[in-house]
Amino acid sequence: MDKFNVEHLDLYYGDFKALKDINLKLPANEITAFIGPSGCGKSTFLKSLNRMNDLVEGCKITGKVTLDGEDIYGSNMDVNVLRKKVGMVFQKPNPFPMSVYDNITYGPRTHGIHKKSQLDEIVERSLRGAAIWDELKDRLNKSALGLSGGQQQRLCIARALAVQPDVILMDEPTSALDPISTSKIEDLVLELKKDYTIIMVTHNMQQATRVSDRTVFFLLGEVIEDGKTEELFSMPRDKRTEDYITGRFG
Ligand SMILES: Nc1ncnc2c1ncn2[C@@H]1O[C@H](COP(=O)(O)OP(=O)(O)OP(=O)(O)O)[C@@H](O)[C@H]1O
Repeated sequence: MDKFNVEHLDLYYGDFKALKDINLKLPANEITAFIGPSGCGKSTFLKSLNRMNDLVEGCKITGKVTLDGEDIYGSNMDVNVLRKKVGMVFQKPNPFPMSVYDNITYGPRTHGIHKKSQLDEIVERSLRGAAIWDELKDRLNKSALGLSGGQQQRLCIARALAVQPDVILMDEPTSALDPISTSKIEDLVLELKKDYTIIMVTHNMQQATRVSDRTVFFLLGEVIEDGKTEELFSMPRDKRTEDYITGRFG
């Protein structure tokens, strides 16, 4: 089943057309990787899936994006509900300057959960979900800013899990991390696939081959090729994909 269906999506920043006629189906409970040279529109596309681009002045969108069949740009869509369903993890770990516990409970409290026992349960479930409970269970009241970069990123993943999303968007989630932390996040992403749909931008093509089921290659705001990761990397259909993955340009 497809989680997202994107049809004829165009996105403008003022007069600049950053996304051009994007047509994609993103399957549920799979990991889709987005690759492509810097500035080709990967992050812009990711942010069009939870309407983060609404926050950018002068940004205009045409076309249709549905999530579970519902038009996310339709007049009935509640953006807060959408962003609860479609969580996001950024390139640079960005814990809030507060305790581990408060980071995780921030979202649930915003959504009206205030009972201590419920919040405690969410904290444990989310930290376990992000494979960091054992490391942090005795540090719940310590500042999140004192954690290592890798721990901070897993905390940010736990924070995204705390509001029980369906989809997790990840924008280069390991590019600021060392190889050991990167490998832990990759293992975690593979584990999360059982319960979530994951859409991940990565500059690291080995990472795309290690974790993703499907890969989409973007160039200059367009989708050039989209397919099973194994096939796209072993038998690219488009010469531009082949040039990119073999390092001949980009
Ligand atoms: N807020 C904005 N206002 C105007 N132009 C923007 C804005 N955000 C991005 N752009 C432009 O849109 C294009 C796509 O940018 P985007 O960040 O989506 O690319 P990307 O493929 O994610 O790049 P990178 O891999 O370097 O992160 C670029 O030309 C960029 O300069």
